[in-house]
Amino acid sequence: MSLIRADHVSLAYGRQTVLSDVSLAIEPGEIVTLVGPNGSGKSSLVKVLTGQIRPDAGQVRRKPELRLGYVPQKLAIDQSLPMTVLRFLNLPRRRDPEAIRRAAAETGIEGLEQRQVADLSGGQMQRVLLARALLVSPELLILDEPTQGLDQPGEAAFYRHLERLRDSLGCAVFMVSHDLHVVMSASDRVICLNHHVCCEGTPKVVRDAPEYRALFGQGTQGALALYQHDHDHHHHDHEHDHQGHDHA
Ligand SMILES: Nc1ncnc2c1ncn2[C@@H]1O[C@H](COP(=O)(O)OP(=O)(O)OP(=O)(O)O)[C@@H](O)[C@H]1O
Repeated sequence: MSLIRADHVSLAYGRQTVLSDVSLAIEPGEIVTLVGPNGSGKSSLVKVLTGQIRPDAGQVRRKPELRLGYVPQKLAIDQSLPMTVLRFLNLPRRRDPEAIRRAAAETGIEGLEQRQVADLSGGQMQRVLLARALLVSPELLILDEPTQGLDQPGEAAFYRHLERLRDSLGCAVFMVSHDLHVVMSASDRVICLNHHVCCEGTPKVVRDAPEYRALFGQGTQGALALYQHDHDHHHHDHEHDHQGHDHA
């Protein structure tokens, strides 16, 4: 059973159609990336999937009792308020200290617990947000542009980290990005959105699709080279599994 699926979802803000007949499904354990130009509806689709916005048409179905970890694009709290990392991790409710210790170890933020959230670097903040999402023991992690503000080495490292988490926790990952090539390489499946789903499939299938090339051309190469250079472990072979993926 899919962890989450959207069936024929449409959404408009006033007269502006942002999502048009979008259908997709996320299966257990897979890493799926949503790419698309600025303003193509990626964040809106994430908000529909996480239940923050109701679509005008179509529906979203989740596996019953789905444990969903969400990493937002930006922190929705006032950064000028004094707050330690530890206190932030205990919001909106107090967590088991052992679970916090584990999430901190998994994301490499041990030692930052007493630091002020406002003083963290971009990369540290991303890890703290990820740690908080892991506290629910997610079956599905949804991340909206998780590497915004990171440099290319930071970005490549973050994606590798997500892959390791997927391997160790067995969770599925659905993330939004517009830094194409690097994120695509870390994905089992890529969905290209431009208000509607233009094309989808393995990274290779999407990279070669005329619809994708029309939107992005050749994209950025630098981060990809960096990622491949450092990428020395073996991928699960999901390629074959998803070739004929059925979204009906
Ligand atoms: N709450 C809102 N009210 C009105 N218009 C909105 C709202 N949220 C988003 N939009 C508009 O909807 C369109 C899609 O926005 P969305 O944030 O979903 O795109 P995106 O693909 O995530 O963009 P980006 O890559 O720039 O983050 C944009 O034109 C945006 O201005």
